[in-house]
Amino acid sequence: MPDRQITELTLRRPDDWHLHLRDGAMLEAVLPETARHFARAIVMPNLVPPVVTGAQAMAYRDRIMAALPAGADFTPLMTLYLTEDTDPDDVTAAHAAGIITAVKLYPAGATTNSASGVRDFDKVRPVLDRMAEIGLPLCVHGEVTDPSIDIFDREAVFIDKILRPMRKKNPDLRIVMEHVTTQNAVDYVRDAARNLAATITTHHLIINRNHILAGGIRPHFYCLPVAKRETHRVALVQAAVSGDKRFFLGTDSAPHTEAGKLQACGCAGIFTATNTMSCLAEVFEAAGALRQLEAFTSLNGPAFYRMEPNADTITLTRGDPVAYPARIDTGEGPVTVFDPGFPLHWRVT
Ligand SMILES: NC(=O)N[C@@H](CC(=O)O)C(=O)O
Ligand SMILES: [Zn+2]
Ligand SMILES: [Zn+2]
Repeated sequence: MPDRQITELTLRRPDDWHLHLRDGAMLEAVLPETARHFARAIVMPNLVPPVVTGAQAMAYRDRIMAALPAGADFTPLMTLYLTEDTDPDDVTAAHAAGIITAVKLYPAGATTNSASGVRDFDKVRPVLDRMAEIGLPLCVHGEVTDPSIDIFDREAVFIDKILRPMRKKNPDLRIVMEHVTTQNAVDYVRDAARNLAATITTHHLIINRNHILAGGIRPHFYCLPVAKRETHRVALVQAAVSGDKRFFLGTDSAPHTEAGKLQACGCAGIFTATNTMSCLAEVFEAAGALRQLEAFTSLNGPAFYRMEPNADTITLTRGDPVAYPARIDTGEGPVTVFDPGFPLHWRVT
C-alpha cells in the first residue's frame, strides 16, 4: 500500500533519547507534554547548576517523578554532566546502582548551560576509559567552540578534530552523537563499524537555515547545533527513514520562555515535545517511509542502549489537521511550541 493510502499506524510506544526537562515550575509544565506519548527519555543534565554526581542525578530523578501527572507511565533515564573533575568511581557507582544511563559531554561554552563542560579532553580520559570498561554510553554535543571556526562548520570540525581521535584512542567507548545536523555526521556514523550512533531531532528534519534567516529572523527556529543548508536536512531525513539502526529520535526538545527567546541575544533551543509525533509522521509520510517510523522512534534507540523496546503501543491516525497550542504556559512564562510550517494530519489516539 502506498503511504498516502495509510490512515492508521500502530507502533511500539516511542522513547525520546535526548530531552531537556529543566527543573521546578518549568519541569512541571513541560513533563506532561513528553509523558503523554513517550515511555522513556534520556534526560539532559544541563541544569543550573549541572547534574554532576550520582547523588544529584538521583535527586533530580526524584523531582521528575514527583512532577509526573497522576497515572502517567514514564521513566526518566538519567545522565551525568561530564566535567574535568568527574570521579570515575562515582560514575561507576551511579551506573551500578541503576541511577544513570549515560554521561553527557558538553565542550565548554558550546551551548546552553555548558560553562562547566570540558575544555581539555585529556583530563576526562580516565572517566572515558572507565565508561568503555563498564559499557556506559557517552552522549556528545558535537561542536567545537573555537571562535575562529564558522558556526555552520562546528559540527564537521568537531568530528575531525575531537571525535576521530577520541574514538581511535578509545574504540570500545560507546558514543551517541547528539542532534546531528550535517551530511558529514551522517556519513561519519554510517562509516563506523561499531560503537557509534546518532540522534536526530524533529526540527532538524523539517527546517533548514533559511527558515531561521530568510525574510526576517525567527528566534523560535534558533537552536544549537544551528540548522544547516537544505542538502544537510535532506541527508538527515534519508538517515532517519532508512531504518539504519544507528539513527534514532532524540527530540532535543529544549524549552525556553518567550522572554528568553525574544531578546537581543536570545537562547538556543526549540520546544517540540507537544507535537513531535505528529511532525514526524508528516516527515515520514512525505518520504514514503511511514513503515520505518517505528524503527526510528521506538526500536533503534532501545537496541543501542541495550534495552527492550516498550511493550505497549500507540496508534497514529490521519485526518483533518490537528490542533495544538501555539504555546504552553509555565510558572516561568509562556513557551512557544515548534511550528513546522505545515498542517499536521496525524494525531496520536
Ligand atoms: N539544543 C539547544 O539549542 N539547546 C539546548 C542545549 C543543547 O542541547 O545543546 C538547551 O538546553 O536549551
Ligand atoms: Zn546539545
Ligand atoms: Zn539538547
